Formats: sequence, structure tokens, C-alpha cells
Amino acid sequence: MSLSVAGVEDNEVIVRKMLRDVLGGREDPEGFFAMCVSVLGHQETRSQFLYLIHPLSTAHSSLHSILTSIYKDYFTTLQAEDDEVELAMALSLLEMKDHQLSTPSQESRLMQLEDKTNQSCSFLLNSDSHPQEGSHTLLPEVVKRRQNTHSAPISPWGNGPAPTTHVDIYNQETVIEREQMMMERDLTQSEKPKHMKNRRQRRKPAGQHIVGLPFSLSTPPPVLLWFRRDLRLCDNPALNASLEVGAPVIPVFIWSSKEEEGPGTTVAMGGASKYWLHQALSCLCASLERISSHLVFLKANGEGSRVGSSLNTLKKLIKDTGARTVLANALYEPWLKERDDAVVSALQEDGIECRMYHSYCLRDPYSVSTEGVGLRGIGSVSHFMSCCRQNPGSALGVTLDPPVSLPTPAHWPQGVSLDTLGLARMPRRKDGTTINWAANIHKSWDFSEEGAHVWLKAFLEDGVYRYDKESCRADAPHTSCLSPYLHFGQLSPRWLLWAAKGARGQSPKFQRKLYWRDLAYWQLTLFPDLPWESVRPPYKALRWSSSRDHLKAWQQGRTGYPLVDAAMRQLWMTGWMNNYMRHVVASFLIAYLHLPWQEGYCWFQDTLVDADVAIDAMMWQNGGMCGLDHWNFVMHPVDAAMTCDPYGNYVRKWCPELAELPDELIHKPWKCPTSMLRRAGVAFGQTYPQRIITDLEERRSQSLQDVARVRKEFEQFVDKHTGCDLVPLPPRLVTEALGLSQRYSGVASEGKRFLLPLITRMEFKYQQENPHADAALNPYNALLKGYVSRKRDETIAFLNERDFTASVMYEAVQRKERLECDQRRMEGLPLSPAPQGRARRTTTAKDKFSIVPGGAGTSLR
Ligand SMILES: Cc1cc2nc3c(=O)[nH]c(=O)nc-3n(C[C@H](O)[C@H](O)[C@H](O)COP(=O)(O)OP(=O)(O)OC[C@H]3O[C@@H](n4cnc5c(N)ncnc54)[C@H](O)[C@@H]3O)c2cc1C
Repeated sequence: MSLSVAGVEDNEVIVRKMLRDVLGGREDPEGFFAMCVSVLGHQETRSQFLYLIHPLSTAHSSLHSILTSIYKDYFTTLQAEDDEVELAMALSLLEMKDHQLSTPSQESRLMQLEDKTNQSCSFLLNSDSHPQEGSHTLLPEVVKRRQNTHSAPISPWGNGPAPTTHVDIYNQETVIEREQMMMERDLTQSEKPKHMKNRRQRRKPAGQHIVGLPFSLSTPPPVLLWFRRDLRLCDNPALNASLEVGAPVIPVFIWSSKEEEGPGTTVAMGGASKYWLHQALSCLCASLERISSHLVFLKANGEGSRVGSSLNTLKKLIKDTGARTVLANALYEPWLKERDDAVVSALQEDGIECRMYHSYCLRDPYSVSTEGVGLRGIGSVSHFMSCCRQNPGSALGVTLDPPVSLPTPAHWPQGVSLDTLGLARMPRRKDGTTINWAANIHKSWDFSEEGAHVWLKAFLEDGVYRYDKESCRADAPHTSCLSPYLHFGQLSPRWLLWAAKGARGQSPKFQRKLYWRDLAYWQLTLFPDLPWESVRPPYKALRWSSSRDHLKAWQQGRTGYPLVDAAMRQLWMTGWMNNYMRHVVASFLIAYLHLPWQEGYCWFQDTLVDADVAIDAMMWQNGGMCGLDHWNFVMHPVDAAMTCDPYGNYVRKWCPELAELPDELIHKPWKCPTSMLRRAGVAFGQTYPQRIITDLEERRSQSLQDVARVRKEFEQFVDKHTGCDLVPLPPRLVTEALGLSQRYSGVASEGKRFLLPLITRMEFKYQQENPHADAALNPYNALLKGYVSRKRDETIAFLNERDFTASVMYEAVQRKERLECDQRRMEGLPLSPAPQGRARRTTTAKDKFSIVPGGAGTSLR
């Protein structure tokens, strides 16, 4: 004669489903409450309701308080009736049956409940699905209760579960208990009814189950909340979903370097990003501890099997904790998705519920379709945005608040320390001292989720106003600097987009950047070998330089081109540089040093704190001329400074050895007059490197000719009519294209392959027709000169001319003085006194271009 756990769980499931309807706006709170009363009954609603709605108290606090007040109103009104019921329950169920339940339906319900309670007992006896401590220690009591079902009350709590029964399972019970006590206090105002006092007195001490209770008093098995690249509390769908399960939550981070890396050369986790990850995990752990939770670190076991290792770790964890649910936010790198799919299906086979939530991008890249848009312009952000508009998929949704507390398990599983993961390892010198290569990175960033919000606020209050026009400036922080936070999920793109849309100063260009990010993930899902294999086939055969010296000079910021060097040094010191500078250094590596784009990609992956396989690979492919949307421009390593560092302050900061050069010459110190170099303390090859290449035009010409050669060699990948590069379509797009075959004619078939014409640089087409033409004579020359200032060129010419004239005049005067002196000596005449009144020019604010000793270097700034 008792209730079954299974039956009670059925009720709970029904109520939770209804709760989801309320959350989804399909049911109003009053309706939900009424349904609860009808499903659970009066008593169970009274004792269970607060417990059931408790998960809402964090993420949906307003709904929680509405429901609480409905509950209060209802039970205050019905308190008199309740007292009677409670009293009856305190006496005995049979008495209550006689006293309260007189209708046939109520009787049958009671019978049902009794049957279920019997099942409940056997469940507790036989099942090991609640392995938490306590279940088995209660067996004698269960048996006793089964024996005494007719004479003893099922529960001192009436039909509902006692909040205290959760005490031994997770600490949330203290909250529930407190709420219950407060409710009781509210209800009784001054004095509690006797039966309630009795009820409290009859409570089991913490740590013990009360079994045989009509509603589920068994511990809900914990939920594993698997953190990956979603290291945040704000707007975290998996985290919020874990709360809605209404069970203890065990946040866990599993490190598996093998799985992260995937196939091919991805360098998914380079040194700088691993360092960031270490710091971000430490911050997340602190944030979780603030909401009375904890982050369990684990190192994946079974490292030998690529797909199995996180899975093995999870399986072991599930066994240790008795968890029945695993929740995570999805990742979209193809190899990680493959791993996740394997994990989900393996766990589901074991009867574990495993759910992945979408939040890493604005759009799930696997759901983006070209249907209705076609393939023309593919690779560009405009095309991608059209696809998203045409096939909107699920709504972006609103952001989720962070929880204020997380229900914790009675026992935390054994994890390892964060340091054991080996993410921030520092090499040691022979003398045992540590080489802290990340000291500057550490100084440059706040690695926490709060840090992300501080940056965001600062950007939206200030930088966003200049973003549209001046985001290219390297010498001022006009971009958001949020990329590492986005990469590690310390900020969700949805949060950022809503914040940007809501900001006073709106920047469409900035909002578009988030679609660039999504575009990169979409491309990676279409071309999983994006990080190492050129998308445009002919370019795989390009002749690249193999100069290790040039590569080293580029990596270390010693190319002799100040703008490039400043950017590469900033990258090394801080793990970051802005988008414009990434273009400059990429152009220099590819178009001038002729080094393969993969080298640049790998170096970026290793040194950027925001290293992101999808974005980095897409950008390097585009810079390397072989991406879907290859750049239609080449950045000039000197002239680009006109746009991004017009006063040379950026170079001054990262190349301090050039700091004394004037603005006009700081980006081309080799053009400086000798005297100026002397004054600025610049000695090539000593204080600052010589240029590693000097004839930029010749290098560019060579690059163009190389492209023309491979396009000729693989002419099956060049459209004969338009001269555009052709790219084999990935299978997913073939399917879509076939569906669109009537409307899309650009997809040509070559055997079984489908080839898609891509937008191709005009200068390549011209060069192919004129293979030996000089780059400078190419009418479609893609060289982007920045804001070329003729005035600046004239100034430099003027300075050099002045420098030459002045030094010639100075030498002539000195020679004349020497001759006069020698003549006087020969004639035995006294030497003339030191020359008086000789024009000795000194720098003045007006005399900007003085080049005599003590000249105008600094006044030019
Ligand atoms: C050769 C090269 C390599 C790059 N490698 C990476 C990389 O590994 N990781 C990375 O996050 N970005 C990369 N970018 C893109 C871009 O440079 C950075 O996202 C940006 O500089 C980050 O600074 P921010 O947050 O201030 O950007 P903002 O201009 O403030 O933009 C906001 C966000 O939009 C996204 N975004 C901006 N530009 C792009 C873009 N071109 N493509 C895709 N998303 C973009 C980023 O997530 C960025 O944080 C690369 C660009 C180039 C040219």
C-alpha cells in the first residue's frame, strides 16, 4: 500500500513537460498550476510544487516568483482544508481515505497509488540505478514499511515528498527546505498549526532517506554538464537545461589533445590558445564555485583511440556518479562533431540521455543551405547571409541569464588538478629556472567571463562609434578584441549580437563580422581539409619558397619592414593583432616572401590566443589565393601604414628601436637620410634588421607568374569562357545544386565531378593571357596601396634632397676652414679664432624639416 517511484516519476515527467510549455509561452502560469493540481493532486502539489519549480529560480526568476505567489495564494485560501487533510494524513491513510476521499475516482486513484508504492519498494530493493549512498542502507526500513502499510501512515508528510529527503543527495534541498519553511511561516503568520510542528519534528535527520513516501524521494541521478568551448555562465543553453532537469549537476571538463587536433594539420590547440584555455578554465572554476558548484577536470583516457577517449572518460564518470543525463553545447569542427555524434549514440545505447545544444555560432553550420540562393558568389559573406535569410532555420532566441546557484551532488567525482592537464606548461632552462613565455600575454588580458563583458561594454560605449570607418587602425583600439572570448565561448555570439544591436551606436559592419565567423564554420563543414589543403586545385601545385630564414624573420618580426615587424612582435607578445594587420602580414608572407600559406596558418594557430581552425584556415586560404573567396587585393608592407598607422605610433610601440624616426619615414627607414638615422640611433643590421627582400615589385611579379603557370598547367580547373577558377563541389553542395539544377546553370559537370566557377582575381586572368608581363604593368594590379599620399612622398623626397644639400654644404665649409687653417700655418700666421656667427640651424616647431644635427626628428610627430 504505497506509491511507486516509477509512478511518481511519471507525474514528475508530466509536470516537467507542462513546465516546458510554460517556458515556451504555450501555457500561462495559472493554467500550469491548475494542471499540476489536477495531475499531482492537492497534497502532492502542496508539498512538491516548490521543489518542481525550483530550477526556475535561477534562469527564470520572474516566472518562478509568479508561480510561487500563485502557489501561496492558493494554499493560503485553502489552508483550513489543508489542515484537515494534514491531520487526516497524520492519523492514517485509511482514515484519510474514509475521511477525505469519498468519490469512486478518488478511491481508484488511491488504489493506484498504493500499487505504485509497492512497486516503489521493489524498485528500491532491486534497482541499482540510484547508486548514491543511502539507498541500500534503507532497505530494512523499506521492508518494514511494506509490512506495516495498513497500520502506519505512508508518510508523515502526507501524499507529497518531504523536501528533507533531498538533503542527503544534493545541497539544493537546503534551499527547498528553507523555502518550505518560509512558506510555512508565511502561511501561519504567527503560529504554526500543530500538525506542521509535528511534521518538522518527525523529519529524518539529514543523510537518511525517507522511503515509501508517495512521491519520489529517491535521489534524482545527477546530470553531467560537459563543458568544452562554452566556458561561461551567461547564455549557456546546456547549463540552463541542466537546471531544468531538477537534479544535481556535475560540471566537468575533459581534456583530450588527440581529439582536439583531428586529422591533418590543424594545430587546433597551439601554445597561446592552450594558455588561454588554462586561464579560462581556472576562471570558470572560480565562477562555478561562487554559485556553490565546482568544475571537475579530467584527462581523457584511452588516448590511443581517437574517437573513444572522451567517450571512455564519460562512461567511467557515469558509472562512478550514477548520472543518467549528459548535456553539452555542440561544437562544429567536423572531427569534433564526428566525436560528439559517436558519444551521443554510444551513450544513448547505454540508456543515457545525451543532448547537444546549439550556441557556438549564430547559425548551426550544418543547417545552412544554399537552397533558393544558388551558388553564385559562394564564399562571400553576402552570399552566406542570403542563404541564412532564405533558409532561416530556428530562431536566434533570447539570451539566458546566468544561474545564481547549481544543485550539487552529495559526492564529487574524483578529478585531476587543472595543472595536470598540461595546458600551460613552461619550458625550463638547464639551470632549472622557468621560461615564462606567456608573461606578456598574461599581462595583456583578463581571461575571465567578466573580463569579456568589461571589454564588450568598453567597446560598445566607445570603439563601436569608430568601428565602421577606423577598425583598420592598428594604433588605436577601435575593434572589440573579443575574438578569444568568442573562441572559448566565454561570450556567446548571440549575446554579442543582441548587445551590439541594442547599443546606442550601431555598427552594421561589426554585426556582419559575426556572420563572417559563421561563414568560416560553414566552409569548414563543407571542406574539412580547409586547414591544410588548397580549395582551388591548381594552387596546390604552386611553387613556394622554402627559405627557413625568411620564415624565421617573419615569425620573429625581423623582416626589416617596420609595419610587418611591429605586427608580428605584437602577436608574439600579446597573442593578438587586429584584422587589418593580419591581412598585412599574410600578404607579405604569401605575395612577397612566397612562403606557403600553411606556414602562416600554423604560426597563427600556435601564437594567437584566438586561434580558431575555421576562421584562420578560411582567411589563410583566401590570402593564399586558393580560398573560396580569395582576396582581390594584396597589402603593401609599407603603403598599408598610411591607413593603419598614419603617425607611426604602432611601430614606435612594438619596434622601439625606430621610435626616434619621424612619422614620414618610420615605415621605410631605409629611405632615411644617413644623418637622421644617426640621430635616431638606428643602425641597420645592428639595432634594426636589414630588409630581407628589397625589390618588392619583382617579388610580386614572380608571384603572379607562378599563379599563371599553375593555372595553365591545370587548365581543366579554369573555365575556358570566363577564365574563372573551377572548384569541385563538396557532396553536400552537389545535392543542393542538383535540387536547384533548373535554376542554377553555373555548375558544370566533369565526369562525375561537379565543378563550380569561383570569382577570380582579374589580375590572374590577365596574367594568364600575358604570362611574362610585369606585375606593375598589369592593368588589374591588385596591390592595395593604402591611402597613398603624394604629399608624404614629396616630403620624403624633400628631406632627402635637403639632407644631401646640407651635408654637401657642411663639408664644403669644413674643407674651406681646413684649407685656410693650413695656409695660415704654412705662412706662420696665428690661427684665426673659432668661426663666429656661422649659421647653425636648430630645430624649431616651424622648421619641420630641418636635417642638420639636432634636427627635427621628434618635432615631426
Ligand atoms: C590571416 C588571418 C587569420 C585570422 N585568424 C583568425 C583566427 O584564428 N581566429 C579569429 O577569431 N579570427 C581570425 N581572423 C579574423 C580577424 O582578424 C579576427 O577575428 C579579429 O581580428 C579579432 O579581433 P576583434 O575581436 O577585435 O574583431 P572585431 O572586428 O571586433 O570583430 C568581432 C568578431 O567578429 C569575428 N570576426 C571578425 N573578423 C572576422 C573575419 N574576417 N572572419 C571571421 N570572423 C571574424 C571575430 O570573432 C571577432 O571577434 C583572421 C584574419 C586573417 C586575415
